[in-house]
Amino acid sequence: MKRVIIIGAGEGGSALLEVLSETDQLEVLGVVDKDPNSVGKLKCIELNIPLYKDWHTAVNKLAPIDVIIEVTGDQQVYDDLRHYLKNDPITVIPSSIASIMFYLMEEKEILIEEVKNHNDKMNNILNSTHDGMIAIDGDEKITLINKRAEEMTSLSAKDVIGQKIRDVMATSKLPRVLRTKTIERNRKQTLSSNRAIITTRVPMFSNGQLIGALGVFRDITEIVKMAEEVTNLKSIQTMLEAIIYSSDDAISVVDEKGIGLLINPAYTRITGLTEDQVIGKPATTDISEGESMHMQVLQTKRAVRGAKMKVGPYRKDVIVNVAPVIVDDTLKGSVGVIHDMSEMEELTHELERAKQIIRTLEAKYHFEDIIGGSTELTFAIQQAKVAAGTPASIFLRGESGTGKELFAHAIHNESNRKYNKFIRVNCAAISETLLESELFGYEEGAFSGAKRGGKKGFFEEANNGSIFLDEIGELSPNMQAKLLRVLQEHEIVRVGGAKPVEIDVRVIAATNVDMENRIAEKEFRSDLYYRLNRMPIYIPSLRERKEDLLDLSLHLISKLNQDYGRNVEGVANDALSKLVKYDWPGNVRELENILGRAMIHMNYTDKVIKTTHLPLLSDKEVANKTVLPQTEHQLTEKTLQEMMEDQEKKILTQALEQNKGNKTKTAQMLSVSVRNLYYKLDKYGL
Ligand SMILES: Nc1ncnc2c1ncn2[C@@H]1O[C@H](COP(=O)(O)OP(=O)(O)OP(=O)(O)O)[C@@H](O)[C@H]1O
Repeated sequence: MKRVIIIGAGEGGSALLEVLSETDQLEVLGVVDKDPNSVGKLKCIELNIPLYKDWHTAVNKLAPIDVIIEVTGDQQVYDDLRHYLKNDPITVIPSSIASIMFYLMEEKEILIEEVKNHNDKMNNILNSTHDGMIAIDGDEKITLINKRAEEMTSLSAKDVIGQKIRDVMATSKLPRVLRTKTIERNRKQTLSSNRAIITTRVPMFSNGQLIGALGVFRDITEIVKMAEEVTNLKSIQTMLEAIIYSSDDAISVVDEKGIGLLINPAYTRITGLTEDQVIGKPATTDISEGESMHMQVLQTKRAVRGAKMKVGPYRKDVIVNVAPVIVDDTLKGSVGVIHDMSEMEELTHELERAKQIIRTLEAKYHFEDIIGGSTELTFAIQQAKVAAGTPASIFLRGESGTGKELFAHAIHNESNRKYNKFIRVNCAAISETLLESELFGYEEGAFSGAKRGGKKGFFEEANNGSIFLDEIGELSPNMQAKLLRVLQEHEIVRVGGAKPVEIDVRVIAATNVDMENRIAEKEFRSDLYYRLNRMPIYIPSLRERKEDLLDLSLHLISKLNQDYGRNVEGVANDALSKLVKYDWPGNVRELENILGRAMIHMNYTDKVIKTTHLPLLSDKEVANKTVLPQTEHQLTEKTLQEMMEDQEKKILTQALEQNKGNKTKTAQMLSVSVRNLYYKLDKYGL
């Protein structure tokens, strides 16, 4: 008698126990099931067979054992048994009922007898198995077809029992087994309904006589499909993992209880917390200030967006978006995406700076930004509007600070070149060599020594747009010749290059010096002057249009309010009279400086600029004489530095007047560089 253990005391195990307990070929020593209240428990009690919770105990207690029949249907249990018992002479039979039958048939040829004796019970087993079974007798007539086989072949037992198998299943290989009398194991086959099956066919003997053949087959269509799905799932999983791991946003996932499951490298970078510190730990672990959004989401099952908090040991400012993970209506956990705010703030800051740079590069003013209704200014604006509509070069003339650059912007923006570049070049502020390469660009290798790649100049950059050449009176003779060529030929030659490059750029030139005088002194080419002066526009000085002072002041105050974060509303009447009396050698720029200074001196409660806020402006003479403190209040307010600056401004004003506004000469006279002179003029609003 073979000593047997059955593992699994469910329906299958229980039925098997009943059948086997009645044979005298096998002795069932015990049954194993991790669930002590399984279905087979009563059968075990009835047959007085012990029920064990794990098979290790059963094997140890019941040794020696010949056969273990595993009917849990759990592949893992079968694999474990095979693994642990590989050195023992114990036969392990996997869950399939069919396998048990093979074993019994092959070993003992007892099946048929048993089937005869226990027809009903055996039928129950045969019909409850997942495997399809068809048996034929020695005449190839069907003797058995179980429920599963009926389903798979769409044949009905009552129609086919007693029929020749080839008549109902033309492709059946069972007749071949009758002939060869050999077992065919695990043959792949396709049924007519496109089902993929695996079949094992065995010849059946009784008392050594061939009495028929049995085919047992399993539908593997679903397994194949599942295998495909698993493969798909695997690639999706790999893809998701790649996405999560490469994301720059920190990601953390917790389970339904709020226990950490997964984080990505960005999470560690932002919070400073590693996997060891987070995985398996409560969701609150990473929070240094604020509430856990994971916990909130798990409680409410609703997503949270844009919650601010501080995380990790560095108390990083972050914004989090958290969403629940719900699978088939069951909450499985939540996923959080954390954005580093400090990075965002840095980027916003950089963006602001970039925008500011762009603003200074583009032409920002339009004609509406030119304030003043005086006849002189209105005339200049009309001229400029007309000029804007033509392709001609424009020559803006007027004292420093009158608004020439403002006009140049407005002209560009009014013209059909407005969507292209506007480039401003101060011809006096850069050295001649630099100016040349800045204006015309250079070819690779044009500069000996350091290796530099070729570069476009401003003329090429401004192609189809406008170039504003400020302080054109300061151009060197060499540069004057080159500019004349650009205006005549509409082409430039890069420094170090030979090939001319065609360009289409409108030139808007400007100067505050007496050009005619410079021509007379042979400092400026008359041919260039005539080319530029085809469309001259004279911008009036502020002293010629004092009626614009109030409007201009109000405009400049609102601009300064924005710069200084103030809320000044206007100018008191007496202060305005003071402004009107003044001569304004530095024009609108000087007005802007004086108002800006007044606003700095004002208390936060002051809403209008009063005379006391304009200490440097008593009357026209004040600008040209040494400024002396007028009151005790002013005496304590003025520092030595400020008094020295007043003196410097006075000297600069006088020197400029003496040189009729010619900055090169003024710089020479005062023994300072032209660049330094520009810096100082700008500082004092001259
Ligand atoms: N009519 C005006 N309306 C509003 N603002 C003005 C006006 N005229 C000049 N401004 C302002 O005065 C300042 C000086 O103007 P701008 O730089 O255009 O003068 P400019 O004649 O080009 O001076 P420079 O000859 O020294 O280069 C700028 O801030 C400008 O916005």
